[in-house]
Amino acid sequence: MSAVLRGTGAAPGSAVGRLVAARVGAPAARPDPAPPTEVPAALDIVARHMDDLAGALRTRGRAAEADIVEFAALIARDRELRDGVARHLAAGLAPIDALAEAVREFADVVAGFDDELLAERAVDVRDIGRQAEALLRGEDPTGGAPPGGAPAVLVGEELAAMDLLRGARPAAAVSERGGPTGHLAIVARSLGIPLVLGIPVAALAELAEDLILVDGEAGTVEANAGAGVRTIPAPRRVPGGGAGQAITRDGRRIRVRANVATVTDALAAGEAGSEGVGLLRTELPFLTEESGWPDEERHVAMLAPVLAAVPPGLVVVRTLDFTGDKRPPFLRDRRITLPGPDALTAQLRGVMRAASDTGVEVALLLPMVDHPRRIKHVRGLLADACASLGLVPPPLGAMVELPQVLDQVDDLAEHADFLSLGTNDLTSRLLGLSRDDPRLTPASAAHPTVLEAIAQTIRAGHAHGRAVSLCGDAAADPAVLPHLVRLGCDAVSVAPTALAGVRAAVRAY
Ligand SMILES: C=C(OP(=O)(O)O)C(=O)O
Repeated sequence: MSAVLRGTGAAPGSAVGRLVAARVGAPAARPDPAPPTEVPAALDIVARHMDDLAGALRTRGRAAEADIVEFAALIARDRELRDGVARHLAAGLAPIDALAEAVREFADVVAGFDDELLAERAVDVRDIGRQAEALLRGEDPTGGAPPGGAPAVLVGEELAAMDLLRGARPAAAVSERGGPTGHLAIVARSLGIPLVLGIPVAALAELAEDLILVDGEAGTVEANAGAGVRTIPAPRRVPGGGAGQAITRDGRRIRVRANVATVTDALAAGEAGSEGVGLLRTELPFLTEESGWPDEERHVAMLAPVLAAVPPGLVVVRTLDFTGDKRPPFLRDRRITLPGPDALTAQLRGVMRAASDTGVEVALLLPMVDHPRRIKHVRGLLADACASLGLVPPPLGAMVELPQVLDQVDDLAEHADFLSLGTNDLTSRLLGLSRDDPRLTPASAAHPTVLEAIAQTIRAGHAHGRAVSLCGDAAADPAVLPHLVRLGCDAVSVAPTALAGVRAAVRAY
């Protein structure tokens, strides 16, 4: 008999495999001849594993994932965490207990950051703690392999993005905790690993012997999948989702573009038939930056390979957005995380040079715009940067993702060349839910408060003849997309894996 458990689908696709618990302290396959007995030594080993993993990911062209792992290595080396361990050891706790206490305290500090997205990194702190603890116990920190050589369905109470990156790639993943807009889900979608959230580990434990079918779209986990006729489904072809323009039945063209950050994403966007790029996130290569704002040469070096790989069409390049959990070490204790005029000019010049070198038509997009005067100010910087390079300034757009800008959205539309709704942040802020909160899903953007903000932005944009796009994950959600089309959204951008589905839905509207 087959049992079906229902959770929340957070990364599409489906796969069959056997359950493998992440980080439960499986006995080490080859016991280390000298397992660490001291906490700092265990943390050092974890940090070195992370360094190796990040290096391997970078060699495979997975820069965004490498950045996440490098950030985790920084957590393992963090002074505050280690000082906490020393304090608890000095107070007489045993090493494993001192580690657990220090991790709990450090994770609480991180979880309490005002910035809700940065608070998400508490997951990574706890993950580092679990790995170090496994090492201290002489266990394998990555968990074991599935029995019988079957593909692995990785399960855990609180999986971290890194669980998908280290060791063999799992066929699917199931996490009791975590939200569809958190890092775990973003990495799962980027790697094409089906992910279901919100299923209690205790319920899964009873299915340990079974073959499990994970459906990341339906949000279900089905036991005894091997008993029936099920096989691992082939990659899904979306009927009606083929490349080409997406035009509704009543003749409206909605541009459907990809969100990209890396060369791999850019190539995937091309394969999936994207019309250019709707959002190019530039901050990911700099997430481990310790020394300060990147200079112009580094911007050119990081951006040019991505631009060389994008599909034909306009590419919307967003300037550095180090808010939330995307905060590099050099900004760690600062409240203001947007670049000042010099740092911004370095990026504007870098983007324009990379675009000119690769012959790509770009538009620039400013994140976290809190007032129309930000656009006026940056337009001046952009004009100067372009004049000094002998180039024509590109269009300059504003992200609408901060609720406070909604009061000024008419003025904003007057001064920006286009508007882009960042519903990941906008929905989180309007509904008062952290981006890591399981209750916050892409479908949350269908909440009346968010829909009204979207409608207001589209009205303001159109009143000034500006195109309004939407680049949050909500655009790929079947509960939200029809609203966007109905409200007159001109363009949407989504993960490359979601392009075909979105085109099909627009064509069916
Ligand atoms: C696209 C967005 O930005 P981020 O890179 O923070 O997900 C958003 O907030 O919707």
